[in-house]
Amino acid sequence: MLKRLYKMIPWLVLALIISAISATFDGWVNIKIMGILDDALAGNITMIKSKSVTVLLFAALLVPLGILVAMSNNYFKKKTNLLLKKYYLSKTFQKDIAEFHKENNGKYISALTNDYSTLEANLITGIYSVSNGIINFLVGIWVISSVDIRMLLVGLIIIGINLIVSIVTAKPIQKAYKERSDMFSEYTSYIKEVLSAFHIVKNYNLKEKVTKDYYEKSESIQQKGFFIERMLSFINSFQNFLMQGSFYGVLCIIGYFTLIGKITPGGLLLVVTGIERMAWPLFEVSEIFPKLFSSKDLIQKIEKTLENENTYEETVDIRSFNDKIEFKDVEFHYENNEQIILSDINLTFKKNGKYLIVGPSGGGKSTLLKLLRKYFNPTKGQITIDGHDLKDIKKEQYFSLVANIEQQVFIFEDTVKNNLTLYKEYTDEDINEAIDASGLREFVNNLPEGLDTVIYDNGKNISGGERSRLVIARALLSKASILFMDEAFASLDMERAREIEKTILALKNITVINVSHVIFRNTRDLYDRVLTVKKNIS
Ligand SMILES: Nc1ncnc2c1ncn2[C@@H]1O[C@H](COP(=O)(O)OP(=O)(O)OP(=O)(O)O)[C@@H](O)[C@H]1O
Repeated sequence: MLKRLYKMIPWLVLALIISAISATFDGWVNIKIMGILDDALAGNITMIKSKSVTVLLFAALLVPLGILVAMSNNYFKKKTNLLLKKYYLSKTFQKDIAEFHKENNGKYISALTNDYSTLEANLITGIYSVSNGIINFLVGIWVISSVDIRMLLVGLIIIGINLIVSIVTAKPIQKAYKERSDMFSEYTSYIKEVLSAFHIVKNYNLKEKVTKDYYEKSESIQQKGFFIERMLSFINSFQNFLMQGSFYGVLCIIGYFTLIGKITPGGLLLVVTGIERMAWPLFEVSEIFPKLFSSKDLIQKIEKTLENENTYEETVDIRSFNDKIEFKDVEFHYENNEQIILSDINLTFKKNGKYLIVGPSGGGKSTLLKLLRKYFNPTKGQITIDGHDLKDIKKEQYFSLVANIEQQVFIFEDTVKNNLTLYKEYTDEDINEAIDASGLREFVNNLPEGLDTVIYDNGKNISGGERSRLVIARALLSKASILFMDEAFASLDMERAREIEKTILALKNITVINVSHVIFRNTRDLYDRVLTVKKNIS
C-alpha cells in the first residue's frame, strides 16, 4: 500500500512548493516590514517611501497564495484517499472466493471505513502537515537568522528534542491504535449481522438484548479512544513543556542581545515573530509525529486482510469446454470440520448434458456445486475438465465459461439493460431472446422507460420473482458453456418456474447442472440424469 503512495509524490510536491512559496513570501514581507520599522525609528522617511510600495504589493499577493495553498492541500488529500480506497477494493476482488467466504466480510467494511478514516487523519493529513510544518519551521529559522545566524543552532536543537520524544512515544500509541482497529472490525461485523437480521430482531423481540450487546461493544471502543486521547494529551503536554522551555530560553538570549545593542528593535520583533512561526508547526508536528509512526501497524493490518492464504499456482489455460467434467474418487470435508461431506464420488457430466441434483437437506448438494464452481478443491481425488485437473485451471478463464443462477441475487443500481448485459456488448436480438426465454417480456414491456429503466437499491423496486428472472436472463445472455443453478426457481411461482426450466433444458449448446428442491414431474424426464447426493451419489 505504501508503494501506492509514491504515485502521489508529484501532487504532494506541488502542494508543498505552493506552500513554500507562500511561506517564503510571508517571511520576506515580515523581514521588510521590520526593516521599515527600524527606518521609522531612525526617522529615515525616504527609505520608508521607497520600500512600502513593493512590500504592500507582495503582501497583497499573499491572499491568492493562501487560497492556492488550501486548494492544493485538499486536492492532494482527495487524490490520495481515492487512490488508496480504489487499491483496496481492487485487491479485495483478487481474493480467493473460498477464502473470502470463510471470513466475516465485516473486516473488509471496517478496513474501508474505520481504518481508512484513521489513515486519512493520521497518515495522509499527517504527511502533508509534517512536510508543511518543516517548511514553515525552516522559513522561521531563515527569518530569525536574518537577524543573527547563531539562531540556526537553536532551531536544530529544538527539532532534535522533538524528534527524540516522538520516536520514544510512538510504540505505545501504535499498539493502542492497532487494538482499536481490531475492535472496530469486530464491531462493524456485529452491526452488519444485526442489521441484516433486522426482521428477526423485531419478530422475536430481541431489541433489548441487541441494544445491550451494542452498548457494551460501543463502550469498549469509546474506552479505547479515551485511553488513546489521554495518552496523547500526556505526551503532547510533555512535548509542549520542553518546547516552551527552549523558546523562553531563546527569548532571554535575544532580550540580552537587544539590551547590549547587538540587535535592533525591528530585529527583536522579527525574532519574536520568527519564533512564533517556528512554534506553531512544531506543536503541530509534535502531535502528528506519533500518529504518523503509528500508521505503519495499521497499514500492515489492512494489507493482511488482502492476503490470500492459498498460493497454489494455476497453470492450465482453458478457452472452451469440449467434452466432459469428471469426478474421480472425490472426497471432501470443510477445513474447519473433519466430518466427510462427500466421499467416493465418481461421475461424469457430458458436454451439453442436463443434470438435476437432488438429495436431503445437508446431504452435500451445494457442496458439490461449490467444488464444481472451484470455490474449494477436493480433499481427495480429482475433478477434471476435458482431462485437465480443475485445480490447475486458471480461475478467470474457467469462470468465463460458466454462468451461475442462485437464490441470492445481486442487482446493480443501474438500468435493466446494464443489469442484463453486465456491461458487456450484446446485439438487441440476443437481449430480446434472453428476455423471452426467462419470462421477462411482460415485465420489460410494462417498464416506464423499457430497458433504460433504472433499478434501485439491489432491486427493491422490483419483485423477488422479477429479480430471479432477471438473473436467469443474465445467465442465458452470457452464452456460457456451463450453467450452474442453485435453487434458482425458489422465488418463482410453479407455473413460471416450470416454463423457464423447460426453456433452459431445451437449450442445445449448454451443460446444465441444477441443484434444486423443486422437482416437477413433467420436467424431471427432460434431464439426462437425476443424481441424488447423500454423502455419495446414486
Ligand atoms: N462452510 C462450511 N463449513 C463447514 N461445514 C459446512 C459448510 N457449508 C456446509 N457445511 C456442512 O456440509 C454439509 C452439507 O451442506 P450442503 O450445504 O452442501 O448441503 P445441501 O445438500 O446443499 O443442503 P440444503 O439442501 O439444506 O441446502 C452440512 O452438514 C453442512 O453443515
